[in-house]
Amino acid sequence: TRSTRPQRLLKAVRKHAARGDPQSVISAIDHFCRHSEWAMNIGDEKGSILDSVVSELNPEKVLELGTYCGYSTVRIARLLPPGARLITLEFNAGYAAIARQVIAWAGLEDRVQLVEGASEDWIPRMKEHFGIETFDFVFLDHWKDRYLPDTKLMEDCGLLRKGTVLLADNVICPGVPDYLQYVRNSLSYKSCYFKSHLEYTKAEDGLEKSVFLG
Ligand SMILES: O=C(NC/C=C/[C@H]1O[C@@H](n2ccc(=O)cc2)[C@H](O)[C@@H]1O)c1cc([N+](=O)[O-])cc(O)c1O
Ligand SMILES: [Mg+2]
Repeated sequence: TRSTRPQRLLKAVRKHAARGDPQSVISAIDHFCRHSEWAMNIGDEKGSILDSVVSELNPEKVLELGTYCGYSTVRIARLLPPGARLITLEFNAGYAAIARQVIAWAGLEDRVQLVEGASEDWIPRMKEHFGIETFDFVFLDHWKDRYLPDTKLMEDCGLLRKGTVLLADNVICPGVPDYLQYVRNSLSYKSCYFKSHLEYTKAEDGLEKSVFLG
């Protein structure tokens, strides 16, 4: 049977990227998505904004919602100090299997914990299962109708602290209107928009950075 797009993406990583070299993994995926097959990775343009937010914050505890093939997982983990930890939640077993191999090819498996399952099931278990008190940084890039409920769930579970940064992908395309309205109007967040483009296209998209005020 025909391979899947994530399987073909992994094949391109193995062919063109050097083991243990995260930047070459990132470049190989971007090249594959520009010249072979579009895929819903954050991409190089929005990825540079993600890099700058992570570098400025220097987070110890990171949560990523939506691993997909592990592109943004690699982008974030490559910038973390060795003691830091990134937990990434992936619902689709096929995607998770590919992502594990992409993360391993980049040599970042020591800083990354990929957990298979639904965010709504795992967010309430972060404290007792992973010994996490609060997260310093959360990257939202999963199902767009889950951004808002999962943000409220993280608040309710006490996983956000004064200064925790949420960064949300796709706030224009495909769009997350309910989430945007919430973080931009809630007195518990200071929010700002980073205008960019939908990965590998000329369409507008952007990232919303929201700091939890406690
Ligand atoms: O739809 C988009 N993303 C949905 C991503 C969903 C990912 O999150 C996982 N998940 C993990 C945990 C869960 O609880 C639920 C899902 C899913 O298994 C999938 O791997 C999207 C679409 C476009 N687009 O141009 O159409 C562009 C983008 O950048 C996008 O991110
Ligand atoms: Mg996205």
